[in-house]
Amino acid sequence: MTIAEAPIRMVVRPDGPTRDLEAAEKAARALLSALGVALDREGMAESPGRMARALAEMCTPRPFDATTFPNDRDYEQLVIERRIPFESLCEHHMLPFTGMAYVAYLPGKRILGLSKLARLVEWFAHGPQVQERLTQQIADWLQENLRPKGVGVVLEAEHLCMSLRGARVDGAATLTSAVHGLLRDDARARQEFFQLARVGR
Ligand SMILES: Nc1nc2c(ncn2[C@@H]2O[C@H](COP(=O)(O)OP(=O)(O)OP(=O)(O)O)[C@@H](O)[C@H]2O)c(=O)[nH]1
Ligand SMILES: [Zn+2]
Repeated sequence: MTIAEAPIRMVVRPDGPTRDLEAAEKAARALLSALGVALDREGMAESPGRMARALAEMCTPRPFDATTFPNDRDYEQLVIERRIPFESLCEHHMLPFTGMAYVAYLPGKRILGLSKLARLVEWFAHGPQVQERLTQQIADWLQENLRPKGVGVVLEAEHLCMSLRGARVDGAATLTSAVHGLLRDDARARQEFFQLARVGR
């Protein structure tokens, strides 16, 4: 059964390994010690546990019901949710990348509860990611499950692994996009999407 027929309940990420917070805390302690960070101050005694729980939180998406409704008046223009804030973890350095998502679809038989676009972004953002894959996963999920006439997704993000260290390009923005259906094949629909999305403004 697809979302086009009924709301579905999304459950934990199928490829996610089981997590072991005790082992994670031990490993965080070992990592900090190996880096020469002294943990014998009162303020840091509990830090390995906090570090483990914080990372676990950032790797655990919240399940949600992707509620849909019939498109009973045949609404046939774009639905766009602009400037959805998101946080993810760059899978190369495990440092955050954060930014804004712009998600749009051209409705078919059903429309999606608006908040679900934001929840969908959060769902795929949680856990180690690269921005390109994250962008495509959001677009692919909508196309495959909602079966709209088109989908457009743009992500604009700053990668801390590029701004706080390494290349040190503070403020540089990475933009990625994914389009499906009419937003891929029809130049006017695509242009309208990018015009209405007003990325960066
Ligand atoms: N394509 C892509 N690359 C990313 C993303 N996040 C981080 N990276 C890049 O992953 C690359 C990893 O390169 P490496 O040379 O193995 O790592 P590094 O020595 O830490 O590289 P520097 O960051 O240049 O110091 C870097 O160029 C990062 O900027 C992402 O979402 N997509
Ligand atoms: Zn990185």
